[in-house]
Amino acid sequence: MNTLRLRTRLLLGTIFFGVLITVVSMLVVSWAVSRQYMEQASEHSAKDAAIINDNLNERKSNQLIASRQLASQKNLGSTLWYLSQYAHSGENRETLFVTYQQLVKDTYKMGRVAKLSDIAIYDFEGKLVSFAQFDGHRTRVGFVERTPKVVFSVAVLADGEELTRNNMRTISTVAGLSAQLSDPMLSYEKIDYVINAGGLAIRSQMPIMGEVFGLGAQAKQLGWVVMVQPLGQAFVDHVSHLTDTRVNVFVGNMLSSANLPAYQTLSDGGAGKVDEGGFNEIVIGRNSFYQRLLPVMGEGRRIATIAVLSSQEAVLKNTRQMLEILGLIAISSLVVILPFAWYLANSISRPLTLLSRVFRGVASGRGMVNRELAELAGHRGDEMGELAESFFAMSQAVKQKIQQINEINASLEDSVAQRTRELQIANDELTKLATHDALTGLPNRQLVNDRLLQALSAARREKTTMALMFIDLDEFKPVNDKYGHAVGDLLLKEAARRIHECLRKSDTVARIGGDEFIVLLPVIETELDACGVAEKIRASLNLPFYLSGEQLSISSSIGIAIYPEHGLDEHALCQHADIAMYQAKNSGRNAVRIFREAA
Ligand SMILES: Nc1nc2c(ncn2[C@@H]2O[C@H](COP(=O)(O)OP(=O)(O)OP(=O)(O)O)[C@@H](O)[C@H]2O)c(=O)[nH]1
Repeated sequence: MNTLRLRTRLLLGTIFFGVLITVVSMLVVSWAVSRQYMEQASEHSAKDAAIINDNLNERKSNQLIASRQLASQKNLGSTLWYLSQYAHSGENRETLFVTYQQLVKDTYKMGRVAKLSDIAIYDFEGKLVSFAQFDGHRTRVGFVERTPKVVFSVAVLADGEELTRNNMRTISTVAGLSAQLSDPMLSYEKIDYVINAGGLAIRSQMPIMGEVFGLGAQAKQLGWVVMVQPLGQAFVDHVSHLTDTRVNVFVGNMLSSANLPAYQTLSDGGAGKVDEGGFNEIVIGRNSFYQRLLPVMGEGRRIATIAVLSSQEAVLKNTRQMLEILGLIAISSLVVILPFAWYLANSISRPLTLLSRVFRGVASGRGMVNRELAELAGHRGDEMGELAESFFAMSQAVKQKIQQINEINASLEDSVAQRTRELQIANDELTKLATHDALTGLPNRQLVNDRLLQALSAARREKTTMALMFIDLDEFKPVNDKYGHAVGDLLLKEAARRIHECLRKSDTVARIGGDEFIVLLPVIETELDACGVAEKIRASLNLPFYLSGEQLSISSSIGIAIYPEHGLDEHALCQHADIAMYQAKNSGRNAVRIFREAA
């Protein structure tokens, strides 16, 4: 069973839908905003990629220019020719050293200008002649001493330090440099991305052409200039600054230089992400980024990847702000909507509660019409008002009907009571008629029989003695004949009264027909008591009657039967009392006889 009140449900429903709409709109807005920002970020990162590509192309182009400048430098070809001719002879050591010194100076100067890591000069056979390696503020420079066993003369120079015999020493190998070019027969310039010392770099190889003294004016390839420009941390910092992003360079799947080393701490070390390519979102640590990957091709294959990361912080901040604004709008809306919802819920539930109270009142019979209900019906013009009005009208009609029914009920009850009373009287009369004699008003035979039975059962139970008398008036017929039937009636009535007066209240006298009476004495001590009563009756009836101006005299014959002596049941008692009465008649009338068994 739903136990929530209608008002609570309306309020909860409003709050639920308010919150639902807010949450859905926040989700939709944040999705739309992040999508829009992602598109913008994709466009930005495409531009960033273009800036990085431009920077790389510019670096390549500058390196080529620098290579050409060095390769075409005056005397470089002659120097190389000279060195090739005399280096092995061991002659003119001092002149050779000065020549090398000059070559190294030129190389050193160019290398510093072009921000290279390595510059090497090779002769026309592809053999290393001199080199410069730049590492921060220190520079390692040197040349090959062409003794039968190849050794290098090397100096490590601080900024601005001159190359002299004193600061040089000889070593057998130089790290990061190959003493022999792999393809010395090529005669054209070449520039490409390479992996150098574990990092990405641009490597250029430029032929050195020159006219050699004594060989005529024909130009000849005399050697090579090989330059290596590292695309390391300096490059990463530079393009990061240019694009205002975090640029990271992967060689294969390993981070070689980065503006966000945390990149490498991804579970796949960034490798999986690097392989995906294109543009996507990535989470590093607790920060989210947009990522664009640029493949770097070298010698026809992908040798490195440049990853450009732009932070989503601004996007997230803007989205958060947007959501905060939306949240504020939602809360304000709820603040406005809630009182309205409260009002709406009340305007629906209050009349319903009122109606329900009135209905309950009607059902329990406490009252019919409520003052508030009448007010509601009068003041509200909406459906609730109509409902209240209809109920008001209905309750009025019901009230009238109930009044009518109550009145009808009351009158019905009156008539029923009246009829019941009349019926009772009629019943009483009927009963009396059925059990009494119409002329004298004495009990009739039927009633005296009943009393006889009751008296017998009481006598049996109590073991007492009772008497039954049969009384017959003597010579009554002549009275009728002489004075008329009406006088006879009067005499019968007077005789009945006199017999009745001779008895106690507990005794019964009944007229059983004509001039015959029965007297029942339910409790006597001895038969003498009965004889006494009989004598009293006989004497009373002997007294003269004054009827209709006439004086009449009459007598009676009385027979007595005693229980239990003369009979144990009503039949025996009646029969024996009758016999005794006839004995009295037969003895000459006006006598009392108690039943005696015939001898
Ligand atoms: N007036 C009047 N007479 C009645 C009534 N009922 C019976 N009688 C008469 O009462 C008389 C009874 O007569 P009986 O008892 O036979 O004779 P009796 O004259 O009394 O003679 P014994 O009884 O032998 O002394 C009859 O004449 C009946 O007609 C009655 O209600 N009113």
